[in-house]
Amino acid sequence: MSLEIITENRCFEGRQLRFRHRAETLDCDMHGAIYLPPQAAREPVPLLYWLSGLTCTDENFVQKAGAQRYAAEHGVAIVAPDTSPRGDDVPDDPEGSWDLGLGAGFYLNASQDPWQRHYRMYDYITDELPELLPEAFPVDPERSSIFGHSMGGHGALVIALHNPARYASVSAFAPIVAPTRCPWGEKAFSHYLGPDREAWKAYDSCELIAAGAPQLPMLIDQGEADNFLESQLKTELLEQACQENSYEATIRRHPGYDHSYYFIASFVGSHIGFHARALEQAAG
Ligand SMILES: N[C@@H](CCC(=O)N[C@@H](CS)C(=O)NCC(=O)O)C(=O)O
Repeated sequence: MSLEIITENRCFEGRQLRFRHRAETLDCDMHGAIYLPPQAAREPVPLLYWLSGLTCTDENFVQKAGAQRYAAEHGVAIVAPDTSPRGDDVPDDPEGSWDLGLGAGFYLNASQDPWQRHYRMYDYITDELPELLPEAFPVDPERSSIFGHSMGGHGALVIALHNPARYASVSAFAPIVAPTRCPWGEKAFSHYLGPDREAWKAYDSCELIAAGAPQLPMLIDQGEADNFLESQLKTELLEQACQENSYEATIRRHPGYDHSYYFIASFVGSHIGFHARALEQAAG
């Protein structure tokens, strides 16, 4: 199955599209969403990847963040992939929890059974989509940036830190900054990557910064009324890693904001402006 557009809605003079395709890296059919700003009708535009959090599909961000207005203003496309492989033959957590399996791919390549056949979200985001999307849409793969929320914030940071030449900038809302040191990450990594904690470090932003990851423009927003801040997100560990390794990042804490899309909608314009400026400078 080649890429097929299944819905289209006009939005801020651009096009909000939902598509499906056969994902070779994940060995399953996948849905995704892409917003094309009005500028894309004339020429290829820069591409911003959005990675969503636990329990999300490609639809949460598109419907709740209000990002299209800012993408149209700055002339950037935004692609929102799903958060895990999908389908009847894709394994899920046998206990049915929402933080492992379907909707919880953690943007890594699993090395353990039964996960390793389908759970290859790292390759899907870094290899398959960058090849597929410019074939199907007027987007310029040479001008890309990446952002995300919670588990998707972790994914965006890890992917950008591993590939600093491929993304002009990275930003995150309430990211899981140290998955090797929080219950969500420890549970997922022990299933997907096995018991060897050394192997986990490749998917931990704080570890990558401590290991000397090259600098790229980085913006983090964190709500102080976020229920997950102390137990799972641990923003202070990223602040510490950046300080200890002289890594420049703008990390903003916002009193009163929680973990929800109300928080994301409040600052998404600022993130898209940040990426648009970095993409312009990188092109420039
Ligand atoms: N289902 C979880 C919450 C999971 C959650 O907050 N997911 C975030 C990402 S980590 C999200 O974006 N949820 C979807 C939404 O708000 O539309 C719970 O019951 O506490």
